[in-house]
Amino acid sequence: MLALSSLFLVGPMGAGKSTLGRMLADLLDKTFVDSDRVIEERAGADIPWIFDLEGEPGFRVREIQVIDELTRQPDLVLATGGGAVVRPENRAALAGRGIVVYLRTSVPTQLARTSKDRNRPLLQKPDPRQILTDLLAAREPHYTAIADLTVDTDHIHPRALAEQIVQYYLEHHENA
Ligand SMILES: Nc1ncnc2c1ncn2[C@@H]1O[C@H](COP(=O)(O)OP(=O)(O)OP(=O)(O)O)[C@@H](O)[C@H]1O
Ligand SMILES: O=C(O)C1=C[C@@H](O)[C@@H](O)[C@H](O)C1
Ligand SMILES: [Mg+2]
Repeated sequence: MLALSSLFLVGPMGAGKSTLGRMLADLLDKTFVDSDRVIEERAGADIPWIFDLEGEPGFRVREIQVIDELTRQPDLVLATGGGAVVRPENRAALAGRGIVVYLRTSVPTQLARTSKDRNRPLLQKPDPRQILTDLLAAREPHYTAIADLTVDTDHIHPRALAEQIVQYYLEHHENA
C-alpha cells in the first residue's frame, strides 16, 4: 500500500495529461496543477516565448524548480510537461513523492491530438512525425522506469481512462 497522496501524470505531448488531470482531480477530490502552466505564470511568458528567449535549457531549469516544489505538496494531481522526465532531478522527485501514471500514446495519436495547436515549440518544425518518434524513443525508457501504473490512451475515451486510474488509486492507496 502506498502512503503517497499525489498523482503525477507523465507521457508525451498529446497523451492527455491535462485533460485527464482535471477529471482525476475532480473524481478524487484533489487539486489539479499543470507544471507547464505554473512555469508560464511564474515567467510571465508563454512556453514558446521562454524557448525563444532562453532555449530549451532555460526552460528545463524553470521546470526543475517548479516540479521540485509541486511534488512536495500533498493531494495534487500534477500534469507534467512531456519532456520533464529527461532530467534526472525530475525523475527522482516524481518517483519518490507520489503515484506516477504513464499515459502511453502512439506517435500517430500524438500527431492527431496536437495538430491544431501551435503552443508546443518542439513541434514547430518541418517533420513533427519524425520529431515525436525520436522524442518517444529517447523518453519511453524514462516514463516506464518511474511509472507505478502504465495505461494506453490510444483507443479509450478520457472518462473511461480516468475511471481505470481512480480504480488503481483506490486499490493501492492506504488512505483512499
Ligand atoms: N483518451 C483520449 N482520447 C481522445 N482524445 C483525447 C484523449 N486524451 C486527450 N485527448 C485530446 O487530445 C488533446 C491533447 O490533450 P492534452 O492537452 O490533455 O494532452 P497533454 O498530455 O496535456 O499534452 P501536452 O504535453 O502538450 O501538454 C486535447 O484536445 C484532448 O481533448
Ligand atoms: O515534450 C516536451 O519536451 C515539452 C512538452 C510540453 O508539455 C512543454 O513542457 C514543452 O513544450 C516541452
Ligand atoms: Mg498538457
